[in-house]
Amino acid sequence: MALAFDGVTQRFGEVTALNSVSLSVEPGEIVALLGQSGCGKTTLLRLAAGVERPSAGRVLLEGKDVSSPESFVEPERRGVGLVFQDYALFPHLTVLENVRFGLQGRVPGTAAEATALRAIARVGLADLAQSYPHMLSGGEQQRVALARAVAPRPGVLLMDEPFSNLDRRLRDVVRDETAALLQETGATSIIVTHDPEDAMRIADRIVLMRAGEIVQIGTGETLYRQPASLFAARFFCDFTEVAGRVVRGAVDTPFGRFPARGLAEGSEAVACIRPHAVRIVPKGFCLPGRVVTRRFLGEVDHLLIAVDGFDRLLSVRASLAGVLGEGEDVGLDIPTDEVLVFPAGDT
Ligand SMILES: Nc1ncnc2c1ncn2[C@@H]1O[C@H](COP(=O)(O)OP(=O)(O)OP(=O)(O)O)[C@@H](O)[C@H]1O
Repeated sequence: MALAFDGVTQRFGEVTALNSVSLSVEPGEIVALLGQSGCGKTTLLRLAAGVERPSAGRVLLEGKDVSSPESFVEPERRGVGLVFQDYALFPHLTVLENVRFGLQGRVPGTAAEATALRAIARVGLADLAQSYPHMLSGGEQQRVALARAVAPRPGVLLMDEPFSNLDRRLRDVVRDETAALLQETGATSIIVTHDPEDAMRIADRIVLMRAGEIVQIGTGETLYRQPASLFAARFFCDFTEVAGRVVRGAVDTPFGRFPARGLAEGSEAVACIRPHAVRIVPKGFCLPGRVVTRRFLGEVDHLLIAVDGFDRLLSVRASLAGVLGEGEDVGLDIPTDEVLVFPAGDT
């Protein structure tokens, strides 16, 4: 493995930022650390970079112990590239000088210039090599930060919320470009993000964290389709949660009965109905509902639907080409295999 954390714990006074975290990242793999603010993502990244020393446990790079209480390799000797949320470009240096800076002490003078220019061209900024950071847009600054980090060809690239300062449209473009560049360079990469879409679009594997611990590790598809808990499920989808009791292996709800595998008979459970899993059918078929609000979102409509016996509204996304109006009666078809069921309180 390229990078591994072995039982890493990190305490800051009373706060346990990481609690015995173990994780192996394979060479060339892109891993996203995903979780809410304060769950320990950045601390894990800082331990890999060597700007923090663990309270307990080991960090291994290429199988070598670089950060245990007994041995420590300084950040600049780890061969690790860093990209920060605020890009951390030197304002008084040009784009070329910023990227060259990352090569100092690794590549001799003339070769450094050529290497830096190649990295700048690779991120599409050849024309801006002599510009200063304040003359660049946010997206361009992010590309410079990326070029600076990859130019020395680090074995491991660590990125902390690299897209969070970009607006949505630019974010999509820069994220896809970054994914392509990471694939091309083959660098083992760890990306910290709180955005599940970022994680799903860029990472081979996602590590979902909570309160200093790993909740689940898997591909985006696994985490989305087979979340280990209600907490994990909520992270990836804004579904309608419906409480009910388990009776003969299924949870009974106003929307129907949904299989509750492995849950105790008579226990309280939560069924999670994904907005796009619900099919709208003509009234008189399936479960009756009434459209309370309808918002046009472009490719799909977002509907809130009232259903007898449910005191909130069911959230549905469907492409209806404007045929449905508010107040209209409809039928609802909810395929049981699209509904996730968890024990109540499994958060
Ligand atoms: N140097 C420090 N001193 C004291 N507490 C710290 C320090 N660094 C982090 N913490 C605490 O450790 C916990 C984890 O912080 P960390 O920055 O790793 O979380 P995060 O998931 O990256 O959050 P964010 O997305 O907000 O950056 C938090 O409770 C934080 O307040």
